[in-house]
Amino acid sequence: MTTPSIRSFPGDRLFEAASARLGTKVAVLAEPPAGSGLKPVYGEPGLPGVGKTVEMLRHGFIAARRYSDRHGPVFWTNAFGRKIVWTTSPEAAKEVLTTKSKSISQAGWRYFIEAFFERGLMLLDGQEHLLHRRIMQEAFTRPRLEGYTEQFTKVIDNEMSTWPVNEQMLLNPAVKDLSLAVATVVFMGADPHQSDHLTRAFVDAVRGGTGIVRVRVPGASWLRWNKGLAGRKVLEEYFRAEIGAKRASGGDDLFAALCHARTEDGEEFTDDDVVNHMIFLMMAAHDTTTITSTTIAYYLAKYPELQEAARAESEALRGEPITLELLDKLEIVDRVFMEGMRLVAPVPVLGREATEDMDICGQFVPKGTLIAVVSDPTHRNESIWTHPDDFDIDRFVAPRSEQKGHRFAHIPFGGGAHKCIGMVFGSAEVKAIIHRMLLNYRIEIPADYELQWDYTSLVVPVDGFPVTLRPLA
Ligand code: HEM
Repeated sequence: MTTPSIRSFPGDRLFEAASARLGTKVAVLAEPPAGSGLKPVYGEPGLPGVGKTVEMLRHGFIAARRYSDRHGPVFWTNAFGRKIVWTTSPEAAKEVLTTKSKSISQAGWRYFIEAFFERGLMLLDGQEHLLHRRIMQEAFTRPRLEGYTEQFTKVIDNEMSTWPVNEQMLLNPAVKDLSLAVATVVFMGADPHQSDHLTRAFVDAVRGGTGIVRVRVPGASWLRWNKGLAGRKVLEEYFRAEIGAKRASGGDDLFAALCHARTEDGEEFTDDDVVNHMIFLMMAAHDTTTITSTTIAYYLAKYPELQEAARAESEALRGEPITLELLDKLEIVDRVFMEGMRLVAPVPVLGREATEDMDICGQFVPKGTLIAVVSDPTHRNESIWTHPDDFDIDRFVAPRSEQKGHRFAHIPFGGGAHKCIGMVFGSAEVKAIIHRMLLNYRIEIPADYELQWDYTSLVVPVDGFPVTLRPLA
């Protein structure tokens, strides 16, 4: 018997039928101020109490597309205990992500994950965010990135050598473990064989944010929320205990880089900043790279000819050390990477909050509304992408270059002031994993296999993505 979850619980069909009928009367989020010339945002409140939470969790961007078809690319529903405005077009994404006014803040993210990732870079606003980002940039310079690449290549080789061959294995959990090992070595500068407690603490902290009970319940140590808080505490204690030594000795891991990051004007992080940023960075890097690697491996397995073509590119570079320059030469892998993230955005929703009355594309959004920029409908916008639901890596090649149809047409790494600071790092890690897989194995799946994604907390394959790896001579 499967454990009940939001994806599958007793009576779920009945619940969905009720939710499709109740709370669907079209309503205005708020009347625009008289004389403003703004239009209202239309939407549906959903069921009393829960709003559209269950539907959004169960059907993710497909539900967002459905509402978008009914109410336009800026619509609203109740969900997660708040009124939420959802945006589904590149134009709306651009307005929300690049607004320079003080009317939008990261409180949309803080609402969901602050308890475990307080004062992480993505949760900061305005001038403070700019300052912290400027300092953190010092940990992502080209020489630093080359150093990280050298380190994670070793971790990838070690981890991959333990993967079973010629039998079915679950690729997603294997890549997740690999990415945890990368976090331990390259981020924390710790020994992966003596860090089980840190890995567990980190996993608990990440899972904490997806708990349904969202407060600490005394005595309930098994509760996701409580475990998450306990995990955060373990990580804080670890980083605090190590920080003095890191500041004194340096090193080429990310922890050392943050300890020594200093702008030209002499700005640097306090100990508290380093602890908070490290915990957030590990979270930001971990599931995103896991999901993206799984997605690419899936499409390469699904299209064996494409896999062979990608392998030929990797073979031409066999024996050469993995560097950023080498990874840039993997042109087919790069296009599969772009197309994979278009179809399966690892961060499907970007959270914001209106901190004062504002508008999105001329529609009135009152202060206090949560804003969710949903990437997938933008990535499948028919005015930009031809046959948007098809997997087609040639769409990125001139003269088609469909990604250039709008600056915010392809936003797997976000855009504007909070655009992913780890984009080069994450892309390099994923491509290094795929390069090594292509050189070591033929990735096989049954011809009729279709990967199903679960969007209820983070994006994960429902079945862990079973594959068979055939070793290459
Ligand atoms: C394929 C891998 C990755 C994807 C798809 C991804 C995606 C994203 C997205 C969409 C955002 C913007 C969120 C928003 O605007 O609300 C973001 C921000 C961020 N990412 Fe990534 N990320 C990836 C890998 C990484 C890695 C490897 C790191 C660290 C080494 C990282 C660190 C961050 C940080 C610190 C932010 C916040 C930036 C800021 O607020 O200024 N990410 N990421």
